[in-house]
Amino acid sequence: MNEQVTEPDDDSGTRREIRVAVIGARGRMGSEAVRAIEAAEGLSLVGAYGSGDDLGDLGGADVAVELTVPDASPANVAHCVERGIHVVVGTTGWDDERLDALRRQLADAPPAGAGPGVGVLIAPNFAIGALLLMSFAAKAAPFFESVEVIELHHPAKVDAPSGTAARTAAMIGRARSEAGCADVPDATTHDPDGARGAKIDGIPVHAVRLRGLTAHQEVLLGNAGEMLTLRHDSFDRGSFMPGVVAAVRAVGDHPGLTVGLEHYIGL
Ligand SMILES: NC(=O)C1=CN([C@@H]2O[C@H](COP(=O)(O)OP(=O)(O)OC[C@H]3O[C@@H](n4cnc5c(N)ncnc54)[C@H](OP(=O)(O)O)[C@@H]3O)[C@@H](O)[C@H]2O)C=CC1
Ligand SMILES: O=C(O)C1=N[C@H](C(=O)O)C[C@H](O)C1
Repeated sequence: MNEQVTEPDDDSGTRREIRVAVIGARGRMGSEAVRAIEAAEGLSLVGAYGSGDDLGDLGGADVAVELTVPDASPANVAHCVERGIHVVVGTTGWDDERLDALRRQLADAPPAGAGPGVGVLIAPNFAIGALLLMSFAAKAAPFFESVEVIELHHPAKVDAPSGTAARTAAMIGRARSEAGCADVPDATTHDPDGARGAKIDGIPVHAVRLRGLTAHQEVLLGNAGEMLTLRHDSFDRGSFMPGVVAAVRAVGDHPGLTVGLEHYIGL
């Protein structure tokens, strides 16, 4: 995750700093990202934007880090892509429809500078432990009859279920379908209040909002007579920053759309 990739500046082999702008810079994640980028070798912060700000050319940024709200994120990303600026997106709410629209835009986008094309990373979670949890869950899921996802977050979070939980359930659902697994067993016929949670690709997903929490997730896997629990805890938003910095360094080398930071780090 700490591999440094800076962009060649000229034929002499000199490497120049990657210019980075943060969109959503006054938020919980954005303010942490500003500090991480300022502290990172090879990166320089050239812009910090909040709601109501004109993004313009993002201060001449090579890469924008987008950490806002689901309703604002697609337009911010489209603005960057139009200008040939690579984007690292941590904001959640990117459903299939939004991803398809972005894919179409990227296919039509002109190459950024002399590079191969604009790169966009949609990263539902930047924490290495969360990426490993998702991977372990997908690997384990075909070996169990029952699988449920529980995400637990601070009560200021506006979206539910979390982007991480939605992606975890999708990865589990795909792994189970490829392995030919049956649906998870569930005799419920009466659930007027939705107590069995959301169903994402057939996997129940439950959301808890609790004062004192930051970002946490459990995957429960059950067979007759046994249970496997996978759990990840982000106690602090600092846990996301090595992933943000690694993504900023790598996004220019990954033209087109990538969903999931795991694809940049060989997971
Ligand atoms: N991928 C990951 O690992 C992680 C992702 N997240 C996700 O990141 C996103 C942000 O989370 P968090 O920082 O907690 O949220 P906050 O509510 O703290 O911050 C959101 C920020 O977005 C800004 N904003 C809203 N609309 C716009 C707009 N149109 N243009 C520019 N800025 C805008 C707000 O600006 P202002 O203050 O100026 O009004 C606010 O500061 C969420 O989707 C969350 O799920 C969170 C943690 C980790
Ligand atoms: O809003 C948050 O806090 C988080 N959002 C992301 C998500 O929805 O998955 C990542 C992490 O869970 C923290």
